[in-house]
Amino acid sequence: MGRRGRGGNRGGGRGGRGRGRGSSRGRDYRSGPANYTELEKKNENFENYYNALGIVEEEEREQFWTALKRELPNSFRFTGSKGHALSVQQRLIDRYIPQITSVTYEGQPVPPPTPLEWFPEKLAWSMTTPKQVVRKFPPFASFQKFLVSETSVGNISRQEVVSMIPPLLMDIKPGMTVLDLCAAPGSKSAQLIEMVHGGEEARVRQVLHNLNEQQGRGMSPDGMEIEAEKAQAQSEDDWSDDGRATGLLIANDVDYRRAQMLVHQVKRLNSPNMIVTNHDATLFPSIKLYSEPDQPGRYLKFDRILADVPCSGDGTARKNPNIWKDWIPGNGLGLYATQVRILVRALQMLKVGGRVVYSTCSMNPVEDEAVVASAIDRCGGVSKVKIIDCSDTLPGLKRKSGLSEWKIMDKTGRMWSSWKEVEEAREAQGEEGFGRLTEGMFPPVTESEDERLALERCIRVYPHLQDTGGFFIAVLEKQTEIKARPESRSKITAPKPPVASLLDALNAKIENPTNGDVDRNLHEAYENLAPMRVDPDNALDDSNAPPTARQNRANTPPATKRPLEDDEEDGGVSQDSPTKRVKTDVDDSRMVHFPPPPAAQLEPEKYEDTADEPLELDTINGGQEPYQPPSRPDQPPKKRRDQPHEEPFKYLDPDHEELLGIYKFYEVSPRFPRDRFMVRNATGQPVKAIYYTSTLAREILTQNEGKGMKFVHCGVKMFMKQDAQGQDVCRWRIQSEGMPIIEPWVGEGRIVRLYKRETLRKLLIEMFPRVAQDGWRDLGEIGERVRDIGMGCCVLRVETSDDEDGFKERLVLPLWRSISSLNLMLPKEDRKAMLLRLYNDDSPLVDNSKNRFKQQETSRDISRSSTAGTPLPESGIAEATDEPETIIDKDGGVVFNTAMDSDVEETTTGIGGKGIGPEHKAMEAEDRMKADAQNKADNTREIAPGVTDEEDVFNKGV
Ligand SMILES: C[S@@+](CC[C@H](N)C(=O)[O-])C[C@H]1O[C@@H](n2cnc3c(N)ncnc32)[C@H](O)[C@@H]1O
Repeated sequence: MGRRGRGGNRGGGRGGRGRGRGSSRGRDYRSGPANYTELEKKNENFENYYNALGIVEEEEREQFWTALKRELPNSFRFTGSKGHALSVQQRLIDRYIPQITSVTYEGQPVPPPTPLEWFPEKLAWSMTTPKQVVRKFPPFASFQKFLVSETSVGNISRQEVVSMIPPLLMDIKPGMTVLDLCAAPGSKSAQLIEMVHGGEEARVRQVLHNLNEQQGRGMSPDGMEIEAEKAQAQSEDDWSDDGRATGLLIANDVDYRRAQMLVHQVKRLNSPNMIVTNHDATLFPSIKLYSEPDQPGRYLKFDRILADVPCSGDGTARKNPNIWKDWIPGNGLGLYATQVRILVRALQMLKVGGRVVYSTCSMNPVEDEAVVASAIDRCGGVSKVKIIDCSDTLPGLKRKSGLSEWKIMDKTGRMWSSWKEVEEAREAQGEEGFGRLTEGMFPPVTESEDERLALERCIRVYPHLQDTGGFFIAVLEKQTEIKARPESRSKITAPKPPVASLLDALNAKIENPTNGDVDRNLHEAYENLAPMRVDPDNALDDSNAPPTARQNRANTPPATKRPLEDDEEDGGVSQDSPTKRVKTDVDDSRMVHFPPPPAAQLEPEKYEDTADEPLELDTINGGQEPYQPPSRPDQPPKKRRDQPHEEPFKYLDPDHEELLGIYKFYEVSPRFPRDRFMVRNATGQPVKAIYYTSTLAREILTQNEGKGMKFVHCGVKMFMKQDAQGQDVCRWRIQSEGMPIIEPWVGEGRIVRLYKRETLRKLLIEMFPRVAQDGWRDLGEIGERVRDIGMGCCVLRVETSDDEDGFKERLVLPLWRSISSLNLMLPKEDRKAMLLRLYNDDSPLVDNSKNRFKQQETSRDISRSSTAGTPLPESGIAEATDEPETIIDKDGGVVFNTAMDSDVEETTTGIGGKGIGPEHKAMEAEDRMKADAQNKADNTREIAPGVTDEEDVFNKGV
């Protein structure tokens, strides 16, 4: 409804009117901020090229260009497990949509966000009201608060609408192995990992329910919910690991800094089934799997691969107005060869029957259909790889067919219809000036119907169809094993000119090193040697590229790599071969991936790192990184400032005493696997954090350790070392990230159940409510239980019920019981977001421990035994400040210093509440000051050079 209203405002006349200018009647809000609209949106070559191509019919042309010049709507997606995402979405529908619908801005009704009809469960939304209006206009204040708080805790993800399409076409099923080759900054990876975990929650609960029934125990989890979830759980097919997801996502990016951004994004998803790597996708190494000693090596193949490749990005002109200024035909031409290489590599690593989804945000057929056609051609044609018809998928998504015919504009703006035309011109004029045009860029000429590629099955999304950016997607299916033809025998690179011309140019350079013409000739001669090398110009020549393209291809490794075709022809050089190249292809028949060998589960000792020989890194990074010897258990690797350093991933012995202690304290079911815990330090000992990964992730990390794979991230932080008082208190608390994974398997001895909304509300607002003395009485239904439960970390289960004061959605939260108080171990942001979502309450938080701490400071003569009765100020509670989150519980003698939870562990610096005497108080005060300073530093630490972690609102405190 709102969309139609808006549409009426759109016809003509926008583009010049900024905010505050002209009449408000009939204006489109998105004429928006001056800095956007005032950039001139004109580029003759850009417009001429796509008009000449006829990418849209004549009658739609104006709408197409008008839409491309208009500011892009904002869009977002509800994330997480389906049940959770739906419940957060319901808040939007029930509370905020009615509010927004009643708002008028400059006399016009404000169009509310609308769901995308074609998105599953309608969990994605789009809104045309500009961000700055939502941010600043008072009637939007509470909606804005909702968006900010849910985004900060990861329940909402801002993502461009078209960018949501590729993962939806991948048809990911439980248990699949998925690779995202060009993944940073990670919005599609986030979608993919949700799919890898599809149905997991319901399955695990079903398994537990069955177990409990078998053992004649009470219903936990709730029988009511189980019934509701049964149908969903049964339709899924991944029960092999007690319902836990067994699939895997490897998210990769060539640019280390961007790979770190990717880690930052995906870490929030708390998936043990994900690995982040840092490789050039054109040479993505084959990943070794476990094989019996006398058996041939086994390598991972993928069920699904996303190749969301670097591209010139002209489909993003609505949010990157510089495209209008910077668009030149060479942008697309320069990326074509790299794009083909990435797609061919993807097809090589795919299982037979598997899918590669290839996508770009460019509308240029050279980067789209030509790449698809060239890659299929190199892999042996349509009998090997076919384009899938997805016209029935995502009904409601408006789209256009892929192009079967197109022309190419060269860097001078001249149009070419066919390769023949280029060859004729080259014959007439000589080699000069045709460096970038190659045969593969032109529409394929097929001789028979059997060879037809059906390029029309590719999907083109244009801005005017549903008010989005421009996008291209092709879904490819591998029919049989393939042996990709060497690039030198394909149509991808330009014909090879005489090597002599390069020698001449080199000699001229020696004689005349500073002459610009000589440089240009040398460059041209070098460029024309393209078939012999990985083309650095395509990857690295950013001089003419628009910012999006530059960003896209940042850090693509240089040309000093081996030619790709070596491995493709001979089946690859093994990681174990004397030359120690990272293997990029192997005999297809040896490629399996799942299930992991039973031995992997039963004999974890076989997973010890055995490879500590030197590795010739130059074969994987073009010699850019200096050689670094692999780590030895007794010798932590030296950190170097000028290069990425990753701590090793070391799995713990399942019978490690710390693990045994944890299992005992939390009464963890023996069915919960004990061989998937790892630490990130060279000693392999649990010092500060213990991470959990899936079995397949473990297999990959261990089998490829020291073999040249660049792993950047894996694992969910499950337990954190915690100073605590009391002999029997486990020093490892459950970290909130790991809670959903382990919680179902924790024994009753460490569980506190909560049913009433008011009880939780109190726990969310108040930090450290008192339990000792009679304090427990104020805690209502959970009072007696928390009074009696032993000190340390426990699990708060918020159960559902039909009561008026009951919960409709189940929640599980970590809780800490100290000597005399209690605390939910949640970051403040999470508390605030939950208060807002569950209670529409934005009350300030109150920190009773700070209040008590102040009381103690001013009453030094009050003895330990009497502190329990220390009166609160008149209000009874002290308001929490926004100070850093190191919290000292005076009564419990426990310090949660989670702001120091860096991802990679060092030696622990836990600051403990050591006692109660005056000296200890002084020490604690000093500790607190130190920790505050440390927190300040940590809160803005760089997660990669130039990327600060300020946005990471997670793990900053409990
Ligand atoms: C279009 S962006 C990917 C966007 C991402 N899929 C998302 O949804 O957030 C392209 C990415 O490819 C990366 N890239 C460029 N060349 C690459 C290569 N040769 N191998 C792997 N990644 C590459 C860039 O660093 C960039 O992050």
